[in-house]
Amino acid sequence: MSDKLTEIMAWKRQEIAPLIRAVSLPELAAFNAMAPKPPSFAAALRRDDGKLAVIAEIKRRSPSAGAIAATTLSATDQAINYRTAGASALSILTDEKFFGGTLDDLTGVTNFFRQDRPAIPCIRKDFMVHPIQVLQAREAGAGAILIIVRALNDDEIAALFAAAKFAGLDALFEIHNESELERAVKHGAKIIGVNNRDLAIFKCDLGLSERLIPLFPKHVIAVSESGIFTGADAARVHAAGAHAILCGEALMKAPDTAALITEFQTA
Ligand SMILES: O=P(O)(O)OC[C@@H](O)[C@@H](O)c1c[nH]c2ccccc12
Repeated sequence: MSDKLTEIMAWKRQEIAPLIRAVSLPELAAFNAMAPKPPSFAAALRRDDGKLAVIAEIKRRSPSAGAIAATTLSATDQAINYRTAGASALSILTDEKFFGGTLDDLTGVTNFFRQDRPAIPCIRKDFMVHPIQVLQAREAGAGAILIIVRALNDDEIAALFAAAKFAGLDALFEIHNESELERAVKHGAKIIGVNNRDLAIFKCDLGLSERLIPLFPKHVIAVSESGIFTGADAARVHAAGAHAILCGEALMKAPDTAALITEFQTA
């Protein structure tokens, strides 16, 4: 199949099929009321000092980059490294087949930081299709989920976003063109990320953030995702209006994580 996103989504629907059951909004609200409250993902992305917030991603491999880190890498060790280095939030890939992550990675990280104040918010990075995955994310201690607009129809988006709200989670709407931006805004998205990487063909272009972020409604938190490697890259998307960047590969491979995060924040 030539379109990688279509291939991944087909697999994801198959992977979660055995888990699917009706998940009602009251069930999610009840779980939210009794579970420990995750730190706010949205709040972490808007810095008072106007600097870029860095969402640091834990990603062992990807279809576009191949192997990025050892399969044995401890997600919790990497999360500690990111946090010490000044990351505002974490993105934890929980897709195993294509990205080498697990839900246990997320649970391990959030459990570790629960002992520690202030905690750092985590987004469950996966291909969400059904509210059961939202419940899993909340159980694993996430503060947010990802909604890839391109991969979902409007009913699926509405169901996922409602599930997230009732579960006490924020949602990052991922877009890569004007019509997806319009759809995200119609759904009432409060956090929108431009994926600079075209998930169908894996080409990266920071020009996409420069084109789309200036079109965001003013109240929306703007994130620029993927393909950010240097302070100069971060400066481009910051100038376009990004509040935050989502960075994986460069941070996973950085010999000095703190130096690179500082470079991003001061860009
Ligand atoms: O490693 P990069 O180029 O810094 O990219 C991070 C992140 O944006 C990317 O991993 C990503 C963006 N959207 C996704 C959706 C699913 C899986 C992964 C992603």
